[in-house]
Amino acid sequence: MSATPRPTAAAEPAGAALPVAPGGATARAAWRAARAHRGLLVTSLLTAVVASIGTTATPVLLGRVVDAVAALREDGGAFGSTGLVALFSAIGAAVLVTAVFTGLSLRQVERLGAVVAADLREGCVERAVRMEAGRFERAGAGDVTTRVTEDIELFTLSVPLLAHVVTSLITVVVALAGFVTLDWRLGLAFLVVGPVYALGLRYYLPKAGPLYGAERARSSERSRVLLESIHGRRTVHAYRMAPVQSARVEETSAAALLAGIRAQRLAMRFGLTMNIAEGVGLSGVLACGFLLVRGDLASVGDVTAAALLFHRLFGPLGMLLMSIDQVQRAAAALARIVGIATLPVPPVRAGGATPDAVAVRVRGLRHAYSPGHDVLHDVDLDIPAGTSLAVVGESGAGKTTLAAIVAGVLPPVAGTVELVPVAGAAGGDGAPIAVVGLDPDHLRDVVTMVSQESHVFAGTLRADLLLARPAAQDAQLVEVLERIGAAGWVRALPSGLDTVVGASGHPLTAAQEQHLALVRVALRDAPLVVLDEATAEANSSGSRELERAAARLLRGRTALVVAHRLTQARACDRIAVMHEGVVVELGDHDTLVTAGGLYSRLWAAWSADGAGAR
Ligand SMILES: Nc1ncnc2c1ncn2[C@@H]1O[C@H](COP(=O)(O)OP(=O)(O)OP(=O)(O)O)[C@@H](O)[C@H]1O
Repeated sequence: MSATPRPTAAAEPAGAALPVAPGGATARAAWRAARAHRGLLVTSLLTAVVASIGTTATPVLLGRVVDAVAALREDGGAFGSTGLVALFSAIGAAVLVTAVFTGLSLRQVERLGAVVAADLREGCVERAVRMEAGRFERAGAGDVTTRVTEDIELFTLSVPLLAHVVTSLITVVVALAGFVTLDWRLGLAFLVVGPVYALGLRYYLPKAGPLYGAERARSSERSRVLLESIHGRRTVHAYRMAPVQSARVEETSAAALLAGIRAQRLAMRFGLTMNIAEGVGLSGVLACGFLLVRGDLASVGDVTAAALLFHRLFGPLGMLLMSIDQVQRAAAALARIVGIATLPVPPVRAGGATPDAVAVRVRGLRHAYSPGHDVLHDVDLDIPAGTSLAVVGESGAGKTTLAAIVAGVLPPVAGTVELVPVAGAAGGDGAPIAVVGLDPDHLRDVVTMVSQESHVFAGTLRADLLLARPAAQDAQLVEVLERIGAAGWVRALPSGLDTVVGASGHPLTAAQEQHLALVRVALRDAPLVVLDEATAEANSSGSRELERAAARLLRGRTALVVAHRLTQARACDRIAVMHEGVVVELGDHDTLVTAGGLYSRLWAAWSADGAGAR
């Protein structure tokens, strides 16, 4: 695969290919995920309702105490001390119920939130991993990475807050009902806060969504540019793009920071509106209460209860309104997660058993990354079972595209790729296997692809190799390491197979990482192997070592090899020469060199360039 930037891909706006779910779809996805845990959902709601009833009952009962004390003074205690004891007992019970059920409901709602977040996270990561390669490239790794890391983290961290929001919402609804049971006019007085809140929300909400959306988008953009700079560091150095790239990082970071400050400033202004609303609301309730008591329409106890209830509501109301911004942020993150989690899964055909040996039959293959710009034109190819075919050609000729389609990771615009089992081969039912649209699990059994960018996962070297064949014993690992020529340097590692490699582990050279990728292919032992410049990422001695490893791996195996290094092409049974999406020459090395066509010119240039030394 080329390290040069792809013009078409770069011209597309980042993230264009990945959808963000609309509000309704996001809410439905969250609700579906919650409903999947019905028991937890029901207990969460029930405990929250009981806790809210307890919260509302306490001020109402305290109002009754005020009335009882007033009556004690006025009519000499008709209500009696027994009544007071009963009231205080009821208050005690209400306080206890509130305390116990608030704790319970928060725990239940948080647990529900955590499992819902986990389900959505798994759905998102699974879909991201299985995403069609072309879509992934168009979207840019940065956008996908931000969604499966930052967005998921933001949403997961918001779960405790969301639990408080849900319980606060239930408390507000139950408390409003409590107001109405006291005196509907007190309920109305309370509602004077409505216009103040409404004005505040009217100012805040239309600005908040776009501001938080912009904040997420800027942060996504910053990740994209950072990732691009890190992954494309060789290109950046080669083209002396460091100052340009640094300026882009600076620019996107500044834009992300500015978007964050704007969002915070808005939240502070909104907080001020809330304080005003609380003052206005309490004054409204007390003024209305004063008039009602003076007109003998309500008792002092009712007004006290209403004022206390309103005071009780400050907390949940404030929590609801102040967290609108964070809820919006969580919702924006969730919309992006759901956007990936609900990506349509391309239909797959279930695969059968895996044959031991296959030939490859490619017919009428066409591909275009953008409509009307074909990069492969009706390619026909055959790779007989147990032989290797090298694909060579100038940069942009279509080699990687062909390899990706044959490996089943890129669906073509037209044409077929079939794996034809060898007559009498063990495994399989003898029927050709069409690669395009094959179930990914079965695809992994029949084709293994290695590109230039191989990855070593964090963990022991043994664990890294076992990814390819989980049941393999050490003896088998060592046998394959010997066969592929990696046993020497693996033995020389500080703890051999137990050496921890990958991020923050024992550093491996680029050639060693590629070597391990080839060992994993051998362990996987799929009937078809596709190598896309899998030996290119190394210095010259490393490349020779890798070429020898690849030659050992490919012996007797059906393989398609994209080769920049023509010595590797020479080692293959046949060579297909590509030019502008067409196979223009096909044959073995000697035939093509003597034919005097494009390959012979490429070979001459390669040889003149000191190929012998490489
Ligand atoms: N993801 C993509 N989006 C748009 N165009 C692409 C994409 N990948 C490749 N192309 C274009 O398709 C054509 C074939 O590219 P491809 O990578 O298959 O060629 P190649 O022969 O492997 O080149 P190289 O040796 O440089 O890797 C080129 O014009 C390239 O710019």
